[in-house]
Amino acid sequence: MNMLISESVLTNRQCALLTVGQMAEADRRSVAAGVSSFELMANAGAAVAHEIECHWTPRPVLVLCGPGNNGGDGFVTAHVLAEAGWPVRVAMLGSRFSLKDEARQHAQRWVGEVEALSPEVLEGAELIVDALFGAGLSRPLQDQALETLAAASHGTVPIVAIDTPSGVMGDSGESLGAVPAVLTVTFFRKKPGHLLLPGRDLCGEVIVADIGTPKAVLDAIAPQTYENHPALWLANLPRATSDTDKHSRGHALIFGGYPMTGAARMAARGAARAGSGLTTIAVPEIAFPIYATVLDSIMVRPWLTPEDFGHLLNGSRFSAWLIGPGAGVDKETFGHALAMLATGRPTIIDADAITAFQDEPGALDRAIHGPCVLTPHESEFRRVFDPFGDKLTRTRAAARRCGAVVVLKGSDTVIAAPDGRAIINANAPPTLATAGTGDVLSGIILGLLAQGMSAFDSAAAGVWLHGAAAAEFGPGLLAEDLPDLLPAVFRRLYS
Ligand SMILES: NC(=O)C1=CN([C@@H]2O[C@H](COP(=O)(O)OP(=O)(O)OC[C@H]3O[C@@H](n4cnc5c(N)ncnc54)[C@H](O)[C@@H]3O)[C@@H](O)[C@H]2O)[C@@H](O)CC1
Ligand SMILES: Nc1ncnc2c1ncn2[C@@H]1O[C@H](COP(=O)(O)OP(=O)(O)O)[C@@H](O)[C@H]1O
Ligand SMILES: [K+]
Repeated sequence: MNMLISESVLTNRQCALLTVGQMAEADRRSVAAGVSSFELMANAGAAVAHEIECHWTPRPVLVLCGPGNNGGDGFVTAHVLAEAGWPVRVAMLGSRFSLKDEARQHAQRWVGEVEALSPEVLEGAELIVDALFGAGLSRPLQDQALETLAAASHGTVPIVAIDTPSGVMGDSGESLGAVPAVLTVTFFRKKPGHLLLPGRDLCGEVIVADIGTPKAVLDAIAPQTYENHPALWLANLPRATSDTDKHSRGHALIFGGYPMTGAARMAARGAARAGSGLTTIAVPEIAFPIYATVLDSIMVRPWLTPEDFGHLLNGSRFSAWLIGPGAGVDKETFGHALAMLATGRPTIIDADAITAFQDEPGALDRAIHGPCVLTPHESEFRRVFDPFGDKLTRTRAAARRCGAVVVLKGSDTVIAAPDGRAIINANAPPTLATAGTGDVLSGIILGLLAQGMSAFDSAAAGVWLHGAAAAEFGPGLLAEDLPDLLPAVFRRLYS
């Protein structure tokens, strides 16, 4: 199956992620719109049972129910599977008589025994349903819940989680004692914790089930967080048309360092493959022969003194610039980055150019006044931004503070805009953990920025294209392979 094509039929509304608070609001608004809590829970449990029936043949199932509504969903699942003829047992943390409202009503429909939760109940189960706690867990798992899940994870019996694996925090993906599920069924929309690590790895396959929540609820909630997907930016992706010439596709300029010359070259190839009409690397004169002998369509422009480089920036030829890959952490890099930012033209500050601000992070904030993207990995981020809080919160706070789009890289890259919007990326394979892939990423984003795409869209599209290119290649990936994989990714996106 062609994943890119089938994925792109999603709409951006379907990519929205809801916080735990927003999901509770969605439930309240659904009830106000006439869909009862009882019905929502019935639909939730039935959706879990349906997914189980799609994934497995009938076998002894053990449903572990908790004291809240997640447990209520578990009782519905148990009931539906039993009605379908599956052998089902239920074990519960606490008493079913302490359940409230719709959870209590649904539990009352379970006529079978309810065993007390303990590791012993796992005996004989060939499928385990984790309905202990949902995305809004308030404290770490302990006692019977912790011990029973831990014992379950030591065996080979598959675990299906309702909403989230119990112990995964829906807003942050942090784990307070969760164990890995093979399948997680959540409702209406994913939560950030389904995509942020370690949550994403603990969830296994994630299915989002419709439980009857009216679509209008999403407009009222106005989510600010999304899962990265072409539906968010494909319409704004620059495309050449019959009246396009190379100049109208933008001119990207990259600061080329010395002696680390490979990084800027890879970034340049990323920018050119992303569609930049012209791509130039500006290099200190001593490095000119090295760059010039290995580049063809990418131009190399030598400069003699830092002042010469400054003059280059004052011309109107360039539509976006990048500094950082192989630039060196020194006063010159600091100065060149400030000079780029002073123009107000689209600028990417990456790698060494981020670290160059470590003694004076405030200078970065003061200098940013045009479209700007910062692309730190975790260590670079910590050198200039506040390290506290989960990845989504930290990235948002950094973007708000400095006024740039911040791309905090990793397996769960977060892209945040100063206005509070944020996107979490989940398509990047671990083969990207190899030297130089970050340089290609900043180059791809540069190529899009140079063509006039907005900073936020360029960053989101760049991160996704980078992940898709790596996935296209598979094992054995080198950073320099990435630019040449982009044409195949574009072809599929546009087909
Ligand atoms: N109408 C709704 O609100 C719907 C809710 N749904 C389900 O409801 C779930 C959310 O329900 P709740 O808000 O009741 O949350 P939970 O089912 O996660 O239960 C929270 C309860 O557990 C207690 N608790 C939290 N951490 C604990 C710990 N470590 N040890 C022991 N007790 C702990 C809390 O004090 C609270 O009483 C969702 O995950 C989803 O499965 C679905 O039924 C769809 C509709
Ligand atoms: N385990 C991983 N899974 C997915 N993507 C990863 C993983 N590790 C790194 N990446 C991605 O690879 C790139 C590495 O960039 P960076 O750390 O700047 O490396 P370099 O400086 O060598 O270019 C980033 O885009 C990052 O998100
Ligand atoms: K759960």
